[in-house]
Amino acid sequence: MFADKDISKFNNIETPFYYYDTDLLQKTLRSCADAAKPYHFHIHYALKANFNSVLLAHIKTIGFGADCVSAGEVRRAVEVGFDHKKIVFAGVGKSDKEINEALDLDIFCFNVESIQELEVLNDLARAKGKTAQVAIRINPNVDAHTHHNITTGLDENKFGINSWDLPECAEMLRICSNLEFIGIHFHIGSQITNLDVYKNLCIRVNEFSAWFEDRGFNVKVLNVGGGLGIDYYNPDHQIPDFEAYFEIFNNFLEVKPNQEVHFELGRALVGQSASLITKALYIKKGKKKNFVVLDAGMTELMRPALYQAYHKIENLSQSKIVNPKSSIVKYDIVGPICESTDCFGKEVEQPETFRGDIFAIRSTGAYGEVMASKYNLRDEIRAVYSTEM
Ligand SMILES: Cc1ncc(COP(=O)(O)O)c(C=O)c1O
Ligand SMILES: N[C@@H](CCCC[NH3+])C(=O)O
Repeated sequence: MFADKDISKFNNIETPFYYYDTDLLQKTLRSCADAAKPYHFHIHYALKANFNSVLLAHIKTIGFGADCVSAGEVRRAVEVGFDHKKIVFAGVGKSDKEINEALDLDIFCFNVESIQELEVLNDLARAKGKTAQVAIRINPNVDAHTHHNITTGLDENKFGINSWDLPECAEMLRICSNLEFIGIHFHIGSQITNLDVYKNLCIRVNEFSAWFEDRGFNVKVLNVGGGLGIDYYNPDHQIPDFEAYFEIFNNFLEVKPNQEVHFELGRALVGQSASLITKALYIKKGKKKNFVVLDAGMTELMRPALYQAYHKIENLSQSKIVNPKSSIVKYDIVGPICESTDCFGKEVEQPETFRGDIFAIRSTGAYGEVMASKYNLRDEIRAVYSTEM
């Protein structure tokens, strides 16, 4: 929900841009940290959701670690000031160059996703005279009940080591003298809203932890990944229920006194704290359809084109509060890009719209700015922060 003063300020800023509400970000981070504290859970922020340095500075200050998926993200986390001993590095395709860079930065842990990667990491660590700490990313075959494009923990997904390969993995760990096994890692998918899914994950984590312990491995870290979803339909219901989320892990994970539980949350921490602010360029009235053509498109926010993802769209200039007399029209809300999938919503009910109206595409703090592209040689998308306005 935007105040009238925000809307009049938006009118004076060149669109499109991502608008970050840093107060809301702080509240969300604090809520997560407070909910995790009683259980001594460790939180790593998943940079892939948004690596904007201003956001990262807030996240680092709260004391979270960083979950990275490229050397670029590891570097960014270190530059912003995350403690290198709180950085984890996952990814099915870490290149030798990336592994070497992370070894040089002495990160906390490599989440290893294949047996071959164990061998490569061991060789590269040996060449540097180092020992790398590793957690084995296991594919637990747990259905996350989310969009199939963002499910990661099923047998058909490319992520992690499958359960039937664990005996070979254990053998490799014994051979690799420049690796120190510290635990097991999971991540079953993103935008998970059915929390029961996490009970199933906990059961699998308990089984795999026992499997390694039975074979003489000391499982110090249980990393259960991230994936907690946000309510895209109610962007003003802004802070996810971190208490309910952590309570499930507290109730269903069997944690031994020497074990630590780690999380890698992305979307839930940053998703609601941004909106893409964009302007209506043209209104096209057709026989079958009415179109609003915005000055932002799939190049600025890719999620609707990529996953048919829903984002609430609000015409701030004609909202009921601003103009209580406006009539409701159904529009396809599209961008300027030369692709038919460049559409933010079809048949969306909006107040009658005029050229120059300011729109907010809500809940775009996660996987928004960072997934922007230069396709059509578009200008780089800018960011504006509530504290600057
Ligand atoms: C390994 C890993 N950890 C953490 C995350 C963060 O996910 P989310 O933003 O859904 O919390 C992802 C992305 O899905 C991931 O691939
Ligand atoms: N990029 C996705 C989520 C993928 C998470 C990374 N494994 C989204 O926009 O929802």
